[in-house]
Amino acid sequence: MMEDDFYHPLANVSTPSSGWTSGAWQAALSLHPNVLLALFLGPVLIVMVTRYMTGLPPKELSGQKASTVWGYPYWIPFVGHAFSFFRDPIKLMREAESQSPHGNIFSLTLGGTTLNIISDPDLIKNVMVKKESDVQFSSIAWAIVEKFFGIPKASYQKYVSVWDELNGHATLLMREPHMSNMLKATIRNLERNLQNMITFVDTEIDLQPWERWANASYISSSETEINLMSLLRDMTGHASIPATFGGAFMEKYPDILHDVYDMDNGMYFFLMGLPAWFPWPGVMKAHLARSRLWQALDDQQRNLDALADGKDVDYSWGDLDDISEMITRRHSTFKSNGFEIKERGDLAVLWALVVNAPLLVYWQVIYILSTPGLVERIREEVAPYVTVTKGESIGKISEAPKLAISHEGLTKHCPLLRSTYFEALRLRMAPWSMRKVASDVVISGKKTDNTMSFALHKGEYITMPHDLHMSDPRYFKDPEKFEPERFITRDEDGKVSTDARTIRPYGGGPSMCKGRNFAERECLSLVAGVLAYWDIGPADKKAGWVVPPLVRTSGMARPQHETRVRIKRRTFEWET
Ligand code: HEM
Repeated sequence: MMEDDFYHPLANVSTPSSGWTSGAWQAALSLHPNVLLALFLGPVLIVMVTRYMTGLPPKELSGQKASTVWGYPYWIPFVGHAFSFFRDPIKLMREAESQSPHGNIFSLTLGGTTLNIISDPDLIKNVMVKKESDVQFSSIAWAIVEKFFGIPKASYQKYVSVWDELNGHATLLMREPHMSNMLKATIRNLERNLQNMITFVDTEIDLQPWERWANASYISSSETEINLMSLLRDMTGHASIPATFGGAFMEKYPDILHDVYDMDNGMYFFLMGLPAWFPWPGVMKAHLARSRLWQALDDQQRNLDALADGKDVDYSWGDLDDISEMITRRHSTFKSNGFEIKERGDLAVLWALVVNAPLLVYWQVIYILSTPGLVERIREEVAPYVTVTKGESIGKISEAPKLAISHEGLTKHCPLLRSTYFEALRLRMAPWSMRKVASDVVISGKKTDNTMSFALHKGEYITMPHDLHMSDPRYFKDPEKFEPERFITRDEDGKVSTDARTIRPYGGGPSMCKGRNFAERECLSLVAGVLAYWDIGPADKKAGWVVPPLVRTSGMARPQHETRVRIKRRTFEWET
């Protein structure tokens, strides 16, 4: 009988021969044809059944008045969409979205985990206001803190006990007078550094550190050729790091910025848990950079401890009295709650400060410069808030012209500049917000004319790739195009202002970027200051301006290549 054949013991069919492989082949060949068919067809059937089952239309759950999220069909059980997701997540999501009966909500399966992908602004809003007990962020945040920043696993309980207190310190970035104090120090550094951005010297030793990193080449005493991305990225960090961590920090550790970049380049290696010795390019470099960052921050924490205990502080740290309120308060929390030096997590603040804003400045500047006529319009708009005045002269020696920036004026009265900031964020920022579904929950949002609700289940994840929405042609016409006035609005009286519409470059909910107001003012000041003070042209005049394609990251995209430029100081009215 057929059923008996299925249970035919192999030992009775053949005797073992010389090698195990030939034995296996003999055993296989001597099987009943139906068994063979089942063995070969089994995987095919599983794949077909998986595709069929996962392609069934979503259920409308009558009791809950909520639909099941439509799952994008897949072929291989458990593995699901893992391969295509890791190859090109946005391509996969676009495909799924185009087939989803509910548009911008659908689910993917990755290694047995369900990922509900949501890019509908209304549904996202609803997820963001859910309680932590329904949709959880803390477990994801801790995984990042531990894996990426390298906080010891054993410190988890200590962090749980001060999580809210530390978050409270981060909100100082949004509160007065703290935000203004930090901005004041940042803008002061910017004004000073921007005046001295280019030294026009041909001796490498006399170059500013940012010029050296940006590969400056001397052309003449009034012109320099240099890498624009590298230059602007460092200019931002040289203003904000001393304003946050105190002036001595960067003097003692001048390469700190580049250590943050190198560590950030290895983000996925850290999240995958690859050790430093793992034989893959960039892994060791990222680990070394992170350990240098820890050394620098540990050194500062040790000296802050000494200061608090009335002990001697290493003289090279100075008085440590220019450190921002946020870092001082974080230090007090760490110290008073018994955190050892190796457990303190200021690396997260340093990283957040450096990783997005400086690259955004580059993107905004390159978009402005490469759009005909735009730089002139922006210079005119910012002129009342970025002033350049003649420097002091003694005999034949003159100081550089003095730059003064009002971040208040730029934010409130320069809609074109601000609109280009939002547009650069829309095009180049790719933040994903993640949540874990902690208990069965229903999310709702307005879809066309009616409200739709979806049931999400405990143990699933919610991923909100905000770049998917920010590049959706249904919301943003010609989404690939840089449109300087996209975010400008005019009211009935003709008053012009800006509206960020539905973009979410800063994430959302309780974990939304706490540095967003600070970042906007810092970036607008830098962009306006650079454009008001310097003339920048492409080094290759024939090729003209080229906006580089992007390298996708977890946040702000990096350019695929540098932008080589020629820079001169602008000629001011008293010089003509
Ligand atoms: C253009 C510049 C910036 C962008 C686009 C940006 C974007 C983001 C994003 C997407 C998040 C994660 C939000 C989420 O999980 O939903 C975040 C978190 C954060 N950012 Fe920013 N950021 C910028 C600049 C800054 C700056 C200059 C600081 C200053 C230190 C800062 C401080 C923070 C902090 C403290 C958090 C963690 C918030 C929390 O988990 O409570 N950011 N940022």
